[in-house]
Amino acid sequence: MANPLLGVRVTTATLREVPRMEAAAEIARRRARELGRPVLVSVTTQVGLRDPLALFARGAGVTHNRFFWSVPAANFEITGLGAAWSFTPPLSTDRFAASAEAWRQLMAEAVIDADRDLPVQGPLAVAGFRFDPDHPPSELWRDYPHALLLVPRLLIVRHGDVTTLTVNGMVDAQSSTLALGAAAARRLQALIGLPWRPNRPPLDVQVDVSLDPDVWKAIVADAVTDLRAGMLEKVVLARAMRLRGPEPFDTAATLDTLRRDYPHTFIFAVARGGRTFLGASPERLVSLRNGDVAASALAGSAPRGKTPEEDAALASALLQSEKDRAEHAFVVQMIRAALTDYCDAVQAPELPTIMQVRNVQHLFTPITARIRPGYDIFDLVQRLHPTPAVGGKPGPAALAWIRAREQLDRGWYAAPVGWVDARGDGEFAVALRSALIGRREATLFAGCGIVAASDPERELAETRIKLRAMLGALGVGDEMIG
Ligand SMILES: C=C(O[C@@H]1C=C(C(=O)O)C=C[C@H]1O)C(=O)O
Ligand SMILES: [Mg+2]
Repeated sequence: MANPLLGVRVTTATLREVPRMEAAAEIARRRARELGRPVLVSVTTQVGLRDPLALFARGAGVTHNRFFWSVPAANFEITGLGAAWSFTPPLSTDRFAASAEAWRQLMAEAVIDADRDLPVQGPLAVAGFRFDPDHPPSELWRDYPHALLLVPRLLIVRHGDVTTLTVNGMVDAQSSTLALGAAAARRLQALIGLPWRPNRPPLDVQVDVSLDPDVWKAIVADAVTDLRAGMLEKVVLARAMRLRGPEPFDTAATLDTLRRDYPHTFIFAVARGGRTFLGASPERLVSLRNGDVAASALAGSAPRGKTPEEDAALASALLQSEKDRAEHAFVVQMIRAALTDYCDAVQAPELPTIMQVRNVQHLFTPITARIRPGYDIFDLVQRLHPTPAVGGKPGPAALAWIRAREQLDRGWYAAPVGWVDARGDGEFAVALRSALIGRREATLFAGCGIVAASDPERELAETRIKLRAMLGALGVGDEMIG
């Protein structure tokens, strides 16, 4: 029965779990005393909550650290609020190996009280990375470090009809274990009480400053010259577009639109400081579940048709386009080779198929494998990032070209973003079709795979198509795209 004071089942359930939290925290306190360092305590309980996005929205006034993840096709959503623990390795280290090690140690010492059958195990960590740790960071991305692992204080995971709430906290030898459960219940009570109705996007958003499209085309033309000279085989070049709104952008409403209009993408949001990096990426970098690895090659693009006939004609032209098939093949080859280093049974179909989302269609090749013992998801991310879908070929030369010529701090754009759980299972998307949103301004990103056969004008048009997803969700019509 609903607690009349709190009026919401989730909070009643949480209150009932307070003794469980206190018991777990007491074990953690003893462990912390023995180890001489704080220990993570994490308690998961089922709750009757339907929409994790509502808690993401309501959390805005409560914490600067918020995370949202939605895979509509898998009926799977996560909201994370606050930060119980976070980790950024020193710049000089291998950021993926250091993250793996920090996560392994935190999990080895953690006190976890969760049902083993739940789809996601206990205290997952949100994970994000800069595209290029060697590119000097700009002010825009100041709150998005080269690597970040973060365990939210409150975690809401919905898989189908089952929703769980996980309360996480760091406990040291002096912690009052009584405080932990009660504080979590209080925090939730406050969140549940706040209303949320998505705002419609503002109508007169201004396209503010962005790199002059002619300058961008000139950079693409230079790349084509170098590609034709054989210095590179492929390089992915991106550009940014700045928007200014008459009133603050509503990031939760934007996510709500994206999950409705782009059900076959990975919808993500990482809010830090006063900004939110969010997007709807059609591209999975890698997922790991019970040893099963899934990756995807996505490269080669065409617009959607206005009629079913035009749509099918564009799809079949894309399947036959030598230029797009070349862009795509580099990605398949590289992912196959990367996975072969750490996996068995690497499998991919011979030929790409078409993946369609609302604004664009792509050549798509799914790749599966079995991870070998001794490797983890961070190994896979390190080996895969950046694929030639966002970097190029050869990888190091393409990265150097991008760093020297692109005139853009990509920040977390085109980089791995996702989560890892206590078992080491997890999922990473390539953070494409994305924007970094401040209060009244937003910076949108889109790029294209440039190959020897590329035409700068057509590549510019391709970035416009890719920008459309975020522009639409932010309330900007096609006619305003410069
Ligand atoms: C770089 C982006 O997308 C990548 C480039 C593609 C292409 O050039 O055809 C297609 C999908 C992605 O691999 C982006 O969306 O910003
Ligand atoms: Mg392309």
